[in-house]
Amino acid sequence: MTRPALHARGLRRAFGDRIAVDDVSVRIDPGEIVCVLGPNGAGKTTTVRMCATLLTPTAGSVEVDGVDAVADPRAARRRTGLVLGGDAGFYSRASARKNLLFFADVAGVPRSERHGRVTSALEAVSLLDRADDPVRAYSRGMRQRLHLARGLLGRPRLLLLDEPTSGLDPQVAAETRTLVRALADSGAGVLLTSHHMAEVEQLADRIHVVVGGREVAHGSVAEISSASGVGSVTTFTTALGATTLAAAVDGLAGPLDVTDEAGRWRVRIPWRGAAREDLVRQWCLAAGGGVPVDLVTRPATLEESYLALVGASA
Ligand SMILES: Nc1ncnc2c1ncn2[C@@H]1O[C@H](COP(=O)(O)OP(=O)(O)OP(=O)(O)O)[C@@H](O)[C@H]1O
Repeated sequence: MTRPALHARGLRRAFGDRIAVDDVSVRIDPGEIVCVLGPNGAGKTTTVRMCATLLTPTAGSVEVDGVDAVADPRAARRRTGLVLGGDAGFYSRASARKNLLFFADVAGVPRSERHGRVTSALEAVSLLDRADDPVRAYSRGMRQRLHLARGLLGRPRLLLLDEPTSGLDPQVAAETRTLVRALADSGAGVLLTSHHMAEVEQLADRIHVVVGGREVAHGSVAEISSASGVGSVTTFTTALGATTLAAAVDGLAGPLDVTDEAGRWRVRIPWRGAAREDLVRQWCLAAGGGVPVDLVTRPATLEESYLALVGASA
């Protein structure tokens, strides 16, 4: 059996009498990207910090590449690249290369390998041509990539990325996602937090949804959708007011979403079980509105499933 890059079991963390994380378990195999999703204050960063040995769990265990991270945090850290991002974290007057040479020392990279590792980390994030510029001359996106380069210096088995594309423009964010996928493909296990649903849908092999410190669902996008109870979604446009439609689909769908589009109504129905387009057509005919316009049924997006899960747990 493959040795997991990360195996966290039954993680719990209390701050005083407040429980920030309660019984969260995450396994990541080499090459996998696992995402922790949850509203503000759900416990995502606390989970990442426990996996990074920056916080000791109140209960539970963390193994990084087979090393017990609670008993031997130094050995676990040598196998982990932590990317917290943000504008801070570098010496702004020093060049990117000098910064990374310093952090390579901190990460315990052997002296003979420091220059090679720094060059390959800068190359991986496409910053080699700006390596000798001072960090203060870097844009936000370049700094974010430099954070990633710093996380790569120790050739980690596990990469922990806390909101890696937060604040980046769409093009740089897309490049960062491509880089994260490439890092996983080269054998690292990746744990990432993000509030960007399309990003999670694109990158994550598995997702853990955490609300109020507790896991409420985990699995693939399809498994999260089925756990949320929103299997599929039907949308259509009608000239009718949709007030009686809710009664027609009562018990079969979650709350309808009805928006006024210049005198016509755009309706969205999140089905709990199988989609019932037949009921929608019957209702339109019975209410005197003829056939529904632009009637489409599609699988629920991750965002729709997530909102249903978070709403149900609130
Ligand atoms: N050092 C601390 N001392 C006391 N409470 C803390 C500490 N760190 C986190 N918390 C609390 O733990 C809970 C979880 O916080 P955490 O930062 O893990 O959430 P999060 O899911 O990362 O949120 P966000 O999406 O806003 O970053 C919150 O209620 C927070 O106030």
